[in-house]
Amino acid sequence: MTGLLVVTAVPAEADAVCAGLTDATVTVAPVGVGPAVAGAATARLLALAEAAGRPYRAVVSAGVAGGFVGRVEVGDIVLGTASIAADLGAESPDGFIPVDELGMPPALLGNGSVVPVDPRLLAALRAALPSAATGAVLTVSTVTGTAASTEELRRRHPGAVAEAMEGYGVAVAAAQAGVPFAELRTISNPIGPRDRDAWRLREALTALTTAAPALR
Ligand SMILES: O=C(O)c1cccc(C(=O)CC[C@H]2O[C@@H](n3cnc4c(=O)[nH]cnc43)[C@H](O)[C@@H]2O)c1
Repeated sequence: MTGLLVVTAVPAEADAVCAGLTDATVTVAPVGVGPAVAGAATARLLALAEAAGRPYRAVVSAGVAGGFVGRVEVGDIVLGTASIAADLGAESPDGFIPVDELGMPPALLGNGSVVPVDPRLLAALRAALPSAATGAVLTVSTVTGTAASTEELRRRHPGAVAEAMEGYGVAVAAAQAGVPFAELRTISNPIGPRDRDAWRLREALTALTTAAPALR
């Protein structure tokens, strides 16, 4: 059994995690942006380790994220309680319908749109990061960038604290491999009308380094 696998979207996030790690058995891999590429890459890394006889004992999706204003602040550390595919479903004149409510046979839904994190892994991370905010982390393929879509997500997900683009894909890969999963994010920007100049990447990457010793 090898250690923990931490997957990030971009190399800058992986570097920030590595800068704070205290456990040499942790592997950090930047796997790309979005749930599809992150899920596929994570599945491959898990399968390769399993085939080599050194399976990972857990997977953490880590990186920066947008935060819901009033629920978290820029620079905060967030521990996900679940990863939710917030845009997986169908639009209708009456609003968005999650994939779980489209009437598909359950066998075709896989994990559905909500994948809870592993409770023991979350408890260990919470113990190591007692000041971290906790709540659901949404996974989106399109960064939210209007007031209307922000309000819609807030309404549909009152328990969500952040949105990012990989967690759900990584969670599905972990679930299908039977490996515990968690999501660790630091807030780089408020979710809302697009303003790239308001992103505080340096602050969020520093917070990622601060949080990294919890990954052990
Ligand atoms: O340009 C850089 O130096 C740089 C350094 C670190 C990260 C980046 C990114 O572009 C990160 C993309 C990554 O961030 C997540 N993210 C952050 N904010 C949001 C958001 O408001 N909505 C959705 N996703 C967000 C996401 O997981 C991206 O993959 C650049």
